[in-house]
Amino acid sequence: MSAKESAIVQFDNVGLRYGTEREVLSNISFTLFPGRFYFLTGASGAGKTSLLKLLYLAQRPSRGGMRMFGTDVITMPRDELPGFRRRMGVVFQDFRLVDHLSAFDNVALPLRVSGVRERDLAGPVNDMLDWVGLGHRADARPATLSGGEQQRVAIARAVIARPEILVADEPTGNVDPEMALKLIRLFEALNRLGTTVVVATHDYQLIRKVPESLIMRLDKGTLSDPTGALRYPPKRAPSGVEA
Ligand SMILES: Nc1ncnc2c1ncn2[C@@H]1O[C@H](COP(=O)(O)OP(=O)(O)OP(=O)(O)O)[C@@H](O)[C@H]1O
Repeated sequence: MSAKESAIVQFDNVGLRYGTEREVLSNISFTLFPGRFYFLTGASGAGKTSLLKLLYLAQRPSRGGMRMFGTDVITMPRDELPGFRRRMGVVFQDFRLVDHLSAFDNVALPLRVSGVRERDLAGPVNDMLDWVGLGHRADARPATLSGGEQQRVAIARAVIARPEILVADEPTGNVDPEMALKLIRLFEALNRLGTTVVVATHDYQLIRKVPESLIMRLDKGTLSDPTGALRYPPKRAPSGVEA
């Protein structure tokens, strides 16, 4: 099998500009391989959120090619987008929980969308809420939860359906270091089950907790490759890398 065939995501010379501004991402080329754990890092404003928006298909690039799950997503008909999104779990920087639904119902959403029967929901949803330390807040609406609690509901919702790829934008930005480590362990557990994980963060303490991770670094809209993440076959991160 060639590298191209086994890739889960492939960006080829992608550029992004908002409106008529200069490009915020330039010449972005990379390949993500199934089952790997990637960190996307870089200074504030470097373009991490913009790159993730391209990845979870919320934003079209201004130029370049993108393939996901073996399909050209630039030329793909728009009505195929929802099917693609169901194969991804996304933790948004601003959480995007559904205001009028409880924590339980927010977490249950991806399972309901994929047709899981009501009687089969409660077990996995409650287990997941317990894992993120929110079993006692299952009935709470997002507005009554703290920022860190909302973030944990958002993470539980993103991982519950075991997506093929998990894309998380600063998923530990609002929690204490102990909870941050727990959440990264949750991502690792999902990764061991086969999910490709992409986490944007500037927290190097966190990156060091996942020694087998691969690092992509954005610097003013262009990518560099401190751990060989962008080469094939990808190399294991040398320990103590400060990208
Ligand atoms: N909707 C938008 N319209 C215009 N410019 C934007 C928009 N979103 C982001 N930008 C610009 O794109 C650049 C990259 O922003 P982005 O949010 O992708 O960076 P980031 O690395 O995620 O930053 P942070 O770590 O602070 O979240 C910045 O200069 C930002 O001002």
